[in-house]
Formats: sequence, structure tokens, C-alpha cells
Amino acid sequence: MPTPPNPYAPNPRDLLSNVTRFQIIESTLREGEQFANAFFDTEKKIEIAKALDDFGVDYIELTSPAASEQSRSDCEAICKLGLKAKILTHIRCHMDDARIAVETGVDGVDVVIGTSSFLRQYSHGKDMNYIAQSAVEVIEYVKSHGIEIRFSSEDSFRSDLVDLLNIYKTVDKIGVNRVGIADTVGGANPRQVYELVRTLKSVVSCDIECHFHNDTGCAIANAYTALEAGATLIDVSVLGIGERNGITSLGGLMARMMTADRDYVLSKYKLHKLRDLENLVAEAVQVNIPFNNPITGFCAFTHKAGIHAKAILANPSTYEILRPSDFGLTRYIHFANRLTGWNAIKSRVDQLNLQLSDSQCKEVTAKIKKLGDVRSLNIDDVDSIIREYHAAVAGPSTASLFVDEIDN
Ligand SMILES: CC(=O)SCCNC(=O)CCNC(=O)[C@H](O)C(C)(C)COP(=O)(O)OP(=O)(O)OC[C@H]1O[C@@H](n2cnc3c(N)ncnc32)[C@H](O)[C@@H]1OP(=O)(O)O
Ligand SMILES: O=C(O)CCC(=O)C(=O)O
Ligand SMILES: [Zn+2]
Repeated sequence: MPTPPNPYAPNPRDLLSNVTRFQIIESTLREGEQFANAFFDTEKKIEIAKALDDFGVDYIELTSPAASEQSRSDCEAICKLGLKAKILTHIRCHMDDARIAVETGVDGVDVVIGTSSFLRQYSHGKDMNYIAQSAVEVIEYVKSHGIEIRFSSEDSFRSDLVDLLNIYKTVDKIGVNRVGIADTVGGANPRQVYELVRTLKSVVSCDIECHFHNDTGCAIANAYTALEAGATLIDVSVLGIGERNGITSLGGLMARMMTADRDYVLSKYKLHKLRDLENLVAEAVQVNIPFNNPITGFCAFTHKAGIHAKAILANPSTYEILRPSDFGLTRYIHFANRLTGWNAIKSRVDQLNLQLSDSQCKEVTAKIKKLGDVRSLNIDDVDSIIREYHAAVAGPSTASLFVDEIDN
């Protein structure tokens, strides 16, 4: 049977979409350092930076060198590693920070300033005119050092749209490489993202980067929608670590993008390194990988119910949108439970190298379900039931039974 077309592929008539040519700004060593548990010493930062580079991320964003003396020297050390990924640092819209940043050897500087009334009143206390003036000064200064510059508004979705578009037009005109929008409080939904990115796209000529917090669970969906609307770059961190409950996760974005353009993702990123990368960061910040993590959650490729197991055994695409082998992982069929079915049990019988007819498999499945009604089962329970049953039916009479069946 021919493979059906992928219903999750981008619509070719969607001319703004960058779903098939996106880039990653990896911020584990910036946003991720803002995660409550995070402390990365120099050695760990270097190990993480090298692993991210090896994975294939396009940019690595580092904590502001203005944050502390060690942050500054770590930034310089990572710049000297000669990684393929471009190294960015992230600063306030202030000349003091810009001066320190350009001395570190970074390939680019990400400048941010809050534009919502909340942040203008309670964070930095500056009005839009002041923001525009300092943005121009900082951008021109960074540009004069021949390095990339991005200007971003913090809390973009709670900012006044006219203010936003004005400041982005101003910075675009003076030649920023990218502008960024940030859902700093994680309240935006995909529709709002689509509208804002699309509107922004119509007023700037530079690339658009997006940053989504996950407070209301939309970080991955918002990232995808931003690409559909014409953004090109997405901020991520490993496991999504960041302020509060974090941002779009690298693994989650990979899962999402694989459904849309598997060839592009496979051509750019070493997906089989994802699990090691996540383990590295999980260990560094002392968290477990969540059970429901996309791709690497312990049951992400485990199939349990009998109906699922039967179809998966026949063709894994029935219940898997991602292929575990793309990530160096394997699928697992969980048959030690009362939701199992005879097809899954037959497959286990085959694995055990035992011979039972279909009707015998059905009979032994009934026994497994009976015990599964009483308590939780493990593989040894199931294997013992199968072996006992097999021993009971085995012998000369069984041999002839098989012969009879074959003859029939
Ligand atoms: C949404 C985000 O995640 S943005 C990135 C957040 N990253 C960081 O905060 C990096 C780590 N931060 C730090 O090490 C420190 O906060 C520093 C070094 C940046 C500043 O430290 P301090 O001078 O002691 O100030 P503090 O942290 O108390 O307050 C923030 C200051 O930055 C100013 N500020 C805040 N945002 C901006 C901005 N985007 N652009 C310019 N100034 C800003 C505030 O007005 C305040 O200055 P003030 O005390 O003169 O009013
Ligand atoms: O620099 C940015 O675009 C985003 C800054 C940030 O971390 C946020 O607003 O949540
Ligand atoms: Zn953030």
C-alpha cells in the first residue's frame, strides 16, 4: 500500500511559513541558568556547550557577562572553544552591559528590554522614548564592533501594539540582524502568536526570533505557530529549563518539527544525542526527566492497551507519529497488565521461543487477565503463566495437535 501523504506537513500554499527552515537559539546556558535549581560551574558550562554544538544547534546563548565576574570569564572561555554554533550573550538595553558584552568575543548580542506597562512601571521605569533612544545607542555600538545584534521586547504580548511596532521599525531601519518577541509570562496562545508575528513580519525586513514561556502549557505550540507565521528562530533550552517552569524545550520542539519536516530536522540535528544531552542537563540541575517528556519520557514509546499493541505489531505507524529509531530509541510493548490482548501475548510467546496455537494464546491471555484483575503484574508473572500453561499443554499430545492444525 502506498504511504499516505503527511497531514502534519506544512501547507505549501502557506507562503509565510518557515517551518521547513527554522533555526534554534539554545538558551540552556542563559534562560536555563535562571532555573531555580541551576548552578553550572565553568567545566559544566563547557561540557553543555560542546554537547549542544555537537547536537547541531545554530546558536548558543549565554548569561550576561554583567551578571558576575565568573559569568563574564565563562562567556569568554566558551567563545574560545571554536564551536560551530554561533555564541551569543544576552544583555539589558544599557551601554554598560553592551560594553562588557562586546569584549567577550561573542558572535552576537541579544538585547532585551521590557515594553509592557507592567515592566515599564515596575522593572526599569523607562518610557518608550527612552527605550527607543537607548536601543539605538546600544545597537549602533554593538554593530560598530562587527557582531550580530538582536533587539527584543520583553513581555511583548502585554505591550501596546503601536509601541511595539514603532520600536521594531526603528531598530529594523538601523540594521539589526533580528528582532525578538517574548511571551515572558507564558500567557499567550497560538492564535495571538500567529497574529503578532504576522503583523510584525509586515513591518520589519529582518529575521524574527521568538521566546515562549510555558506557564500555561503553550510553549511548544506557540513556537510552531510562530514559525508558521513567519518567524525563523526559536529560543529553547534542554528540558525547557528556565525561570519558573521554563520555556519551549529542545526535545519538545524537535518532536513537533519532526512531524512537519523530518528530512530537514534529520539533516541538521543529531537526534540520537538528545537523550544524553537531556541526561547531562537533568543531572546538572538535579531533576528527573519527566515521564511524559516528548521523545525521552520513559514511556514515550511504550504501548499498553491490547488494541494498540496489536496494531503496533502489524505497523508501528498506527499509533506512533515519531519513530523511536530516529532518536536511537526502541519501542516497547507493555503486555504485563489486564488491558493486554492475545496478539501481544502471542508475540511474547514467540519471543520466549515457545509454540502455542492462536486459541492457546487466547486461553493463556485469559489467565493473565485474571491475575491482572487481582494485582499489578510484572514480566516475570506473565512469563511464568505462559511457561506453566505451555508445560501443561506440551507433550506428545500437543505435538500432534500442532501437526493436526497444520494438516487442517
Ligand atoms: C525576562 C528575562 O529573563 S530578562 C534576563 C534576566 N537576566 C538577568 O537578570 C541576568 C542576571 N541578572 C543579574 O545578574 C543582575 O540582575 C544584573 C547584574 C543584571 C543587575 O543587577 P543590579 O544592578 O543589582 O539590579 P537588580 O537586579 O536589582 O535590578 C535590575 C536593574 O536592571 C534594570 N533593568 C531591568 N531590565 C532592564 C533592561 N532590559 N534594560 C535596561 N535596564 C534594565 C532595572 O531598572 C534595575 O536597575 P536599577 O536598580 O538601577 O533600577
Ligand atoms: O530576550 C528575549 O527575547 C527574552 C527574554 C526572556 O527571557 C523573557 O522575556 O522571558
Ligand atoms: Zn525567558
